[in-house]
Amino acid sequence: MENVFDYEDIQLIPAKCVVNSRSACDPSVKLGNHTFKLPVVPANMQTIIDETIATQLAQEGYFYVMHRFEPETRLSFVEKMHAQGLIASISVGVKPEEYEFVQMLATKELVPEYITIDIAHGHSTAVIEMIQHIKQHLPETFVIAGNVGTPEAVRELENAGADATKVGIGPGKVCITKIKTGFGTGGWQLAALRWCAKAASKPVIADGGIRTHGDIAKSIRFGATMVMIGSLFAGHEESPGDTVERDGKLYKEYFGSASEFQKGEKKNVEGKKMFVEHKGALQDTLTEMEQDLQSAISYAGGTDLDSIRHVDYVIVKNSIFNGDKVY
Ligand SMILES: NC(=O)C1=CN([C@@H]2O[C@H](COP(=O)(O)OP(=O)(O)OC[C@H]3O[C@@H](n4cnc5c(N)ncnc54)[C@H](OP(=O)(O)O)[C@@H]3O)[C@@H](O)[C@H]2O)C=CC1
Ligand SMILES: Nc1nc2c(ncn2[C@@H]2O[C@H](COP(=O)(O)O)[C@@H](O)[C@H]2O)c(=O)[nH]1
Repeated sequence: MENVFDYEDIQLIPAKCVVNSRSACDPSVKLGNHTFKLPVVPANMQTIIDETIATQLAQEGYFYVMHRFEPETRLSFVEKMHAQGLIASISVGVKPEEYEFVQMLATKELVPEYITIDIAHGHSTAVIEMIQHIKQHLPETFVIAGNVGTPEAVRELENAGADATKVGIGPGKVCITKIKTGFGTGGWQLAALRWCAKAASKPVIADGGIRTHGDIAKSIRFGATMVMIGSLFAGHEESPGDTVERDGKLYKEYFGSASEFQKGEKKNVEGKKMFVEHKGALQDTLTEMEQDLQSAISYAGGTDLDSIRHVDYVIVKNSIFNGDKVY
């Protein structure tokens, strides 16, 4: 692999503007049979999304993926979303009970529009078999499979029937996989995304490592159809993590799905807990992301996300912040 870089190492190069207002730029994206307002989805983690947030996002036209950590609620969740005329987008694992769950959805004719197979090491027979199982019982469901970090993995999961793959092993803010195992795309997630996206024939979702809104545009440039984000969504009023006060300042809890806090035991721990600054309403962040992406599209010299895919870039090797803080 030549040219290894990450988000901080890249700057996109502006092209001639063709709009008179950033509001003329359209950051919407199609995934499967639906079009969403932004190419952004909050991570399917317990401190990032719950049923209330999922409903709010679906009602407002944003993509969402419900987490899989309260498995007994998933069936009624799909029913509730469909009763409101909203898309149902859920997560599954690969253990035997998950096979029964998929079968039960099919028996009850409850067909989620999206199912995400949410596993740390997605390049595995376990995931391939789960893709095939879902496709056999719920052929209309759009299947997102992950996580992976190589072109071989993308091809194998696509060949097994996945409609999209999710790229990112270990770049997450609360991830300790890279430290505990020595493996992953941490530190070179953007280059790994490019490597994987070149091999992909279906959409790729870049997952983890997004620290600024500009990183969303960079992900699009390097082949992502959408990005999954945890830490930037952890600090909102609505975020499900506990709120704590320290020295008069409010923080929200954010923990990894493979952390001791999620698992309830110290076994195969590959995630940690942290506290992020409280930052107001979720909708404010979504609106700011939309404006920043509209601006990015204008710098790309186009009117939609596709224009970002073709811009030139330079590798500046960690120098873009020049010692400055992000905000
Ligand atoms: N994107 C990322 O970088 C990472 C994300 N995570 C998140 O943490 C959560 C838990 O993930 P995960 O542990 O996969 O889910 P589960 O705990 O549900 O494990 C799924 C199954 O895969 C097995 N398994 C897990 N890891 C491996 C591995 N490296 N090799 C072989 N088998 C494995 C497990 O068995 P057993 O436990 O006995 O090995 C279990 O049978 C998920 O939400 C995942 O997205 C976790 C780590 C990295
Ligand atoms: N290695 C681990 N990765 C995890 C864990 N829980 C979640 N994740 C991944 O992180 C992203 C979010 O990343 P962020 O940089 O935006 O905060 C999430 O979507 C998962 O793929 C974990 O315990 N260990």
